[in-house]
Amino acid sequence: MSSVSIAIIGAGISGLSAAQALQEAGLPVHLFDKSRGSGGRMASKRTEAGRLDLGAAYFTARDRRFAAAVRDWQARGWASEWRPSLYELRQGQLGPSQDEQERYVGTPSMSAITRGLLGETPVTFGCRITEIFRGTRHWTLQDADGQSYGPFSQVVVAIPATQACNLLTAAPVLAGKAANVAMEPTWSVALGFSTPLETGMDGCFVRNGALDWFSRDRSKPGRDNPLDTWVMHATSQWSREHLDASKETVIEHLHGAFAELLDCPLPEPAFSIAHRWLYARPAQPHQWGSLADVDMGIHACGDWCLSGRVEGAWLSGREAARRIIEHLDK
Ligand SMILES: Cc1cc2nc3c(=O)[nH]c(=O)nc-3n(C[C@H](O)[C@H](O)[C@H](O)COP(=O)(O)OP(=O)(O)OC[C@H]3O[C@@H](n4cnc5c(N)ncnc54)[C@H](O)[C@@H]3O)c2cc1C
Ligand SMILES: NC(=O)C1=CC=CN([C@@H]2O[C@H](COP(=O)(O)OP(=O)(O)OC[C@H]3O[C@@H](n4cnc5c(N)ncnc54)[C@H](OP(=O)(O)O)[C@@H]3O)[C@@H](O)[C@H]2O)C1
Repeated sequence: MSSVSIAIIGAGISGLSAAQALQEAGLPVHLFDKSRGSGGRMASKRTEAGRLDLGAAYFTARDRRFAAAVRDWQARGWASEWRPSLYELRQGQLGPSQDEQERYVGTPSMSAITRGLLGETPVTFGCRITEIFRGTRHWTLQDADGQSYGPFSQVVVAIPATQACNLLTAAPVLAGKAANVAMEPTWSVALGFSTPLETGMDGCFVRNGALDWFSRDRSKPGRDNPLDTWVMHATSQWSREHLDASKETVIEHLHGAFAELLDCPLPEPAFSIAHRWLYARPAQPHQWGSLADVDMGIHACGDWCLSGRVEGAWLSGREAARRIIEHLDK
């Protein structure tokens, strides 16, 4: 087996899942991420109101391989089951909507899972990769500051489709597939209240107008934020229509929509924050697993290759790793 590392661009759950599987097979990897830390859309933001899950709110595990990984994360203290009191807006009325679905969250915040998976894996943060070149045998990466990294035996592009297509030019078939995947935006807002809201709701599927979903942070295990913080996600349509709105406007609008829905008085929030996810979710899910030109040694993975959720992203990273290992074993 080669001692030259495999480059993985993106330290979200798909890139880290690929990294873990490759390292378990004895293959050296090096991760690159444009952010200051791991997690991507599964990261939590450090704020004056504590760490807040402004991206993925929770995840489910329907695939047995992913369910086994989640059990391992639970045993390591990185994740716990979340049993929210769920509500739903139906025909204009809010009502309880409990179900038997098991849901999980990172503990004490969503970031714990990717921090745990990252462990001691070599990584370069704050590094936006802008180009990938193939020489006669190996790959070289270049970042936005013009710095080069390499050589690498293989490259795994584990970033949202819209961004991935720019890095996949060496493999036009892969670039073409990524270019055809539209990614929808999501505005996310958190509000923090000094006095806990007097409601029995922990999470609510709204899917109406501006609001898609909201949930109460302190109902998740391991949270000890000083304020009663609530995170709300706008619908894709509303987010698209308000893509360039100011954060203040978005907070005001989602705050208003939340206040209208609630079954209790809403005091003025002591804290508020908005985050715009430009590439939040694929418009249509695909069932590709991962994309690859195995002979060239270039792979793409992420939620857009499989289901548009945390589980799909993890499985997609695993699939990219499996195809690399299978090819090297030949
Ligand atoms: C608001 C919101 C709510 C969600 N809710 C849920 C939910 O409740 N349940 C669920 O299962 N899923 C949910 N999701 C989806 C889930 O978060 C994603 O499916 C999953 O986290 C995607 O992981 P990924 O590794 O494919 O991509 P990402 O998490 O996007 O990781 C990609 C990484 O690549 C980095 N990157 C990008 N471009 C470059 C570059 N050029 N160079 C270097 N680094 C780069 C980014 O910084 C990022 O860290 C939600 C997403 C959002 C935005
Ligand atoms: N906002 C974003 O950008 C998002 C990107 C990607 C995913 N997002 C949301 O993640 C949730 C995760 O989906 P999944 O893992 O399949 O979880 P489920 O809880 O099973 O929800 C799926 C889907 O089913 C409906 N639903 C589930 N349980 C209930 C319930 N008790 N009452 C009412 N409705 C329920 C609900 O929507 P439908 O339109 O399918 O009815 C859920 O969305 C998921 O919430 C994504 O939206 C956000």
